[in-house]
Amino acid sequence: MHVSEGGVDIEVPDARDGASEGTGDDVFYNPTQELNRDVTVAVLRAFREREPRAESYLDAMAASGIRGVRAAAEGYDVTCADLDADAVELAQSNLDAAGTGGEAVHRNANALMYDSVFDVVDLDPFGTPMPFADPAFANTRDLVCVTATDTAPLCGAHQKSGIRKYGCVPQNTDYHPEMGLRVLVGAMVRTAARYDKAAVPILSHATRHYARTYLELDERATKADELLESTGFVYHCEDCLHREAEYSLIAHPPEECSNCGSTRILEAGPIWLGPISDAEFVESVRDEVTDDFGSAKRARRMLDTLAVELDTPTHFDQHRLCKLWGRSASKMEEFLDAVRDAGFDATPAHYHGTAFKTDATVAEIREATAHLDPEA
Ligand SMILES: C[S@@+](CC[C@H](N)C(=O)[O-])C[C@H]1O[C@@H](n2cnc3c(N)ncnc32)[C@H](O)[C@@H]1O
Ligand SMILES: [Zn+2]
Repeated sequence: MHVSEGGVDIEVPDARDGASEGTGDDVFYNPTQELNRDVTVAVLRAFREREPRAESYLDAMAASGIRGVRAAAEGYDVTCADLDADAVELAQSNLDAAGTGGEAVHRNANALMYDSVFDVVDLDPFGTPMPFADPAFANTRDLVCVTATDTAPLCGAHQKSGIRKYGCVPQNTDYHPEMGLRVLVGAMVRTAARYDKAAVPILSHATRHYARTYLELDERATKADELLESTGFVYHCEDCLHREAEYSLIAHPPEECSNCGSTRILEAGPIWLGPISDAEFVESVRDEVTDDFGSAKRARRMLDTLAVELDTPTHFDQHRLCKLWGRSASKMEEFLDAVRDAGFDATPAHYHGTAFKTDATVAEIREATAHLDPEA
């Protein structure tokens, strides 16, 4: 089947839904990941302005090579790798047909990453990227891009698997996409720290079935130490949804909720508690989204939200709060204005339509918005 994405034409096997990911014998292609790939291209454009020496790009799990071909069309010196010989053949013929240069190699991504140094490495595996994180951080020079599609382990729905994979305790809360993203970024930051490197998340998003983060590398061990200070724990009250973050490598969980006195407190961590994105970089990425992207509208909307999103843990869900308080929900802008009128910061959050961030506590949000449903 012929596919055109972001001005690039490639051949892929017949499209199938993301739900069948990892099954079947065909080389993998998932049309629902177009937003992910479009944002990647915008990041690659913006990143070159930030780090002009970045030239080589490894599409470490290439499948059809769609990422690699798109990166090559941007002028990157591309290597596509895959374990599957059919994928390598397809990726090479797609690179050749595009006339962009670039090579597809039949290699295990881990062996290749230990063998060779790339400026930018893109990890886009089935499920968790953890088996590929060590060589990526040991050897990449500038930027590691990571997709994780194992959202159930990441967000604590499959907690034991999350603990095994990510070396922390994820908890299933009403902010599960953010839990997943912060578990992922925390694990990446700790992995890079093992190589005395700081992996700074400069853009991260959680979108339906995956989490995606772009980590800029800094080879100063002191910077890696600094980043570890932005990891820690979230204590979440299951009864009133109050939550607190503790920036520490050692947990000191409260015995009871400081808002409602409940002892039903979930402890998550250590997870990433620092900024998930660099707002200035997000804006520069947003400016690189072009109309030939199939997801242009969605990508711009998401990046606009991300650029101004209060970047602190963790977001609230207006509908969940209103349900808990026996109130009817309001329009998001009206709700956020009420929180702001009470003197707090409040912004939408990119996770979903009723997600928001604020520096108000759950009790302060409740009081600030009580007048919106006087019947309740
Ligand atoms: C999710 S698909 C990649 C999708 C592709 N990047 C895209 O954007 O359409 C994962 C690919 O990783 C390949 N793979 C799995 N283990 C690998 C390994 N150790 N080294 C290289 N490729 C691997 C699989 O054969 C599969 O083609
Ligand atoms: Zn409580």
